Amino acid sequence: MSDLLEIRNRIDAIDGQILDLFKERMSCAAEVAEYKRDTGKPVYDAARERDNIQRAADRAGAGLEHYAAVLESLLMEASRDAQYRRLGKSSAAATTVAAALASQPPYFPERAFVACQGVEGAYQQLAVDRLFKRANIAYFETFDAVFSAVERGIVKFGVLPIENSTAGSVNHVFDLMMQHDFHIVRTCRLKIDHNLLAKPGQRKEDVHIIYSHQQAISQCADYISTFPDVRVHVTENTAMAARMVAESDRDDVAALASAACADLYGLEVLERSVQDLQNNYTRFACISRDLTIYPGADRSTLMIETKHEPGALYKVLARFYALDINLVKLESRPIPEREFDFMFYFDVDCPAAAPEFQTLMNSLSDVCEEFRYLGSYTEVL
Ligand SMILES: C=C(O[C@@H]1C=C(C(=O)O)C=C[C@H]1O)C(=O)O
Repeated sequence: MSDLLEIRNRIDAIDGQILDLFKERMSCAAEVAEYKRDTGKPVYDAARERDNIQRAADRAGAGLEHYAAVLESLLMEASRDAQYRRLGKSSAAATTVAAALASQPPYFPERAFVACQGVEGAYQQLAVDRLFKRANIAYFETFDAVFSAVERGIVKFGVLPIENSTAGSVNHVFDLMMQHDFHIVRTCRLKIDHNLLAKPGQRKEDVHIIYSHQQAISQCADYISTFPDVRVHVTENTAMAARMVAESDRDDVAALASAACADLYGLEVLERSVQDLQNNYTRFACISRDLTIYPGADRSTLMIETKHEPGALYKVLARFYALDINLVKLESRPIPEREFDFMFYFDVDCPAAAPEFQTLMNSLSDVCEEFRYLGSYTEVL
């Protein structure tokens, strides 16, 4: 058996040779970049890359072809990245981001006209109060109507829930994102405490119907299962549930909603903080029609459609990895009327003004079918 140290010495020598060749390859890429600058040829050449991968796999032979193909892709990824940097080429998305950064307002507005779904006392309203010092709120019945009000310029901002730490993403909102034109300008995280609310004098033992929004019902599933005989009614939002209880002439109904709703609708809190996990947070997005990047924006959201083939998502993730950009959320939603094609939503942790973000914006289109930049923002905790 060979001595481990001796084998490792051989590996080190091979790595040295590979690195010298890598540097040589990269300087060829720099020459290619200059040729492309003169001729206006695009950096990415899909046919050439396909041939290179095929050749590498064939040459590596049985058992190694997959590794060789991945290695060749990584080499070309690095070479493309260096070419983009050298040429300082700006894609439409990178130009949009640069223009938004150049016309950055000094601060996020304190007052605004804001759309949200539901009625007074809904968690969205609490989120609006967290995001703005003084907001005039226009309530709409559906999330779709909030998107439309922003898109049509009826209001400057809209506030929508996007994910909960217990129940997961608000799928309906993610699905609507595909249908509307908007930008995310800020997000906030709110601790959510659900309470069992009923009319004054009502006893918990007599409750047979519980009204609430689907998300609150999911977040209180264990609690609801402790009621021996109860029916659950889904409502548009938690504040509507509280209002239905207040307006009901039955004496066996209760709602799961915020404590603020108890005061608003003249109800009593029968039990406080009944969510299954005490650490229950919801993230809300503040959207606007125009792209504005406010100071301090260090997160961005991208909508990406990949090819329906092996490794498609991997190639996108490799871009983030190559640029040392951390992902804070990845969500996938089926694209309507397409069989098993998915839209991916990425939240990345990277200042909008950082050079690596510019490089990302310049090179993403090489690795996906389509992408849409939804904005860069700060998350308010
Ligand atoms: C270097 C080139 O640019 C890109 C990178 C490639 C590579 O590193 O081999 C191949 C094709 C292009 O997408 C080239 O066009 O040859």
